[in-house]
Amino acid sequence: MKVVIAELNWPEGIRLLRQEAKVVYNPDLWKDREKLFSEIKDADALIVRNQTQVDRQLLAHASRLKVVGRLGVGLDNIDIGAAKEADVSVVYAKNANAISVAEYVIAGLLTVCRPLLAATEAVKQGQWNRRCFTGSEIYGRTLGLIGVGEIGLRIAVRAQALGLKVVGYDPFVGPYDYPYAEAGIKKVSFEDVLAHSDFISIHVPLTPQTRDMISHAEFSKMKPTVTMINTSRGGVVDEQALSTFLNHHHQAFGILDVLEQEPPQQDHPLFALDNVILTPHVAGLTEQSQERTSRLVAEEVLKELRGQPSICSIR
Ligand SMILES: NC(=O)c1ccc[n+]([C@@H]2O[C@H](COP(=O)([O-])OP(=O)(O)OC[C@H]3O[C@@H](n4cnc5c(N)ncnc54)[C@H](O)[C@@H]3O)[C@@H](O)[C@H]2O)c1
Ligand SMILES: O=C(O)[C@H](O)CS(=O)(=O)O
Repeated sequence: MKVVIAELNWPEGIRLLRQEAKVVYNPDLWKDREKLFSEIKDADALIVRNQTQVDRQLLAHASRLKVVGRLGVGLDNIDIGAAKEADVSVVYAKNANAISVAEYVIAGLLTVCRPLLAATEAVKQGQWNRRCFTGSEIYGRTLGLIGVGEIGLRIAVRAQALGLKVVGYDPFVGPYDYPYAEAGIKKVSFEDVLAHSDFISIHVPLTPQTRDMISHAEFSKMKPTVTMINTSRGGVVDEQALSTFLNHHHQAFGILDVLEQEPPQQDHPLFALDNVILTPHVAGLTEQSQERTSRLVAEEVLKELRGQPSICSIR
């Protein structure tokens, strides 16, 4: 059996795969489509992260392929319909990085309310300005979740421990499903999340329905002091509309882990703003989540290759 890994992976999964298959691991392979096509022509499995476009063209070059392993959760780089037609199953790392994203979101909220690093810089520069660094509590304020799946649920549990009220909008989760009934998230409308939240955190997949879900009209309904966190996908938030909103509302804040174009151009309008935090798509990236992801995807890909049922397979 041959397994091709075309993007960054952690050692544990590679070790497991090597026990049963010939493994080609090249974390930069996704950058060279022709080389990738040549490598997968006799592959039984292909393992990718979020850069490799698994589309009809790619699948046409992989006649032996049985399974695509996705080292993460978002499936927007994989044409699931084309994979089904080609009889290729897709396994992904369901829930493997949800805790890491949840911790990132909590860290983001606390960073905006208590800017410790900026205060440290000021102290090192000889300032001792206690008034300038008077923070605000997150206790008692409202966190609105858009998308209440694996990540949203884990954020809610942590946020409530810190005294936040949590409201959520997700039309695909019923009012008696776990997130609302037992995790204490109040189910509200999309409009209510926008209008009443002090913090808004977005956790939907990128689909034709969620593209530009947050644009000028949605920003106009938010509080002028809102902090909006996007760790989902760049295309879900209209970045031009966000830049305009942040430019006009200096007490609002944007925390963005994902952008439409990654990496962005240096002249991106968000770069000129002070009320923004930008990170390079690392919300889900911790040593723990990646070891978990690497192991889970390797185990599930091997199950698919052996003809055993996988716990996180789409076919
Ligand atoms: N930045 C990162 O490192 C990172 C890490 C993990 C996941 N992600 C992104 O976050 C997304 C969510 O991850 P997850 O593990 O919570 O996935 P999930 O599938 O468990 O949850 C997604 C939720 O979004 C809901 N949803 C779908 N369409 C919606 C819509 N139009 N309106 C409201 N809700 C909608 C679904 O019902 C589901 O409950 C992923 O698809 C991925 O793109 C990013
Ligand atoms: O979708 C995810 O799981 C994340 O965005 C992280 S990664 O897998 O795309 O790197």
